[in-house]
Amino acid sequence: MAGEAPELSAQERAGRPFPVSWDQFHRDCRALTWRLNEVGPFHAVIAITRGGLVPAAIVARELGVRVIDTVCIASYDHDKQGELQVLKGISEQAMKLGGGTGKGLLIVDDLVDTGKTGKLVREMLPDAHFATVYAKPKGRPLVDTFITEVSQDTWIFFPWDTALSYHPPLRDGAA
Ligand SMILES: O=P(O)(O)OC[C@H]1O[C@H](OP(=O)(O)OP(=O)(O)O)[C@H](O)[C@@H]1O
Ligand code: HPA
Ligand SMILES: [Mg+2]
Repeated sequence: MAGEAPELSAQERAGRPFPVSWDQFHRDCRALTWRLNEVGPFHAVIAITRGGLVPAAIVARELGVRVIDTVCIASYDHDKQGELQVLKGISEQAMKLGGGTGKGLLIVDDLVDTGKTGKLVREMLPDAHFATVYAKPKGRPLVDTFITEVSQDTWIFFPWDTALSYHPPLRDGAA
């Protein structure tokens, strides 16, 4: 689109890897909950799947919220973003709890990157509170509460997408 910064290539994005362990992710979700505790109470948590499912479970447990709904959106094929597809919308029951506009609902996702996914969900629930664990600068204005900001050219590797593997010693040319 005219005037917009060009999309970063997969190579450029992978240039700054930010691996997150399960321990770190759990700690960051708990830190997020501390902040959200000041904002709530919330009637329900809306997880943006799939990445939002893990933080939503941890946050809902800490906040004592037992109603959890999903909005299922797909856009990335690994690190390339395509058209956003809404595979499942918000349930009628959750919509009712949020008075039709999302008031008192908490949307949770693992991160905002370009902000396209977050923008789409915000349009569905304009009065909901939107929380993510991580935020990149382009998506940050869309989020109400987050924990860690990383640069736009960082690629976050989540523990559910990665596995431990051998890393060669530095003297053998490892970065
Ligand atoms: O701010 P954006 O540029 O829109 O990107 C952020 C979204 O991308 C990832 O989801 P993805 O579409 O990869 O699906 P997944 O959660 O099933 O992995 C991530 O979990 C966010 O939902
Ligand atoms: O940095 C990222 N990591 C994992 N998934 C993502 N989806 C958009 N950006 C990212
Ligand atoms: Mg996602």
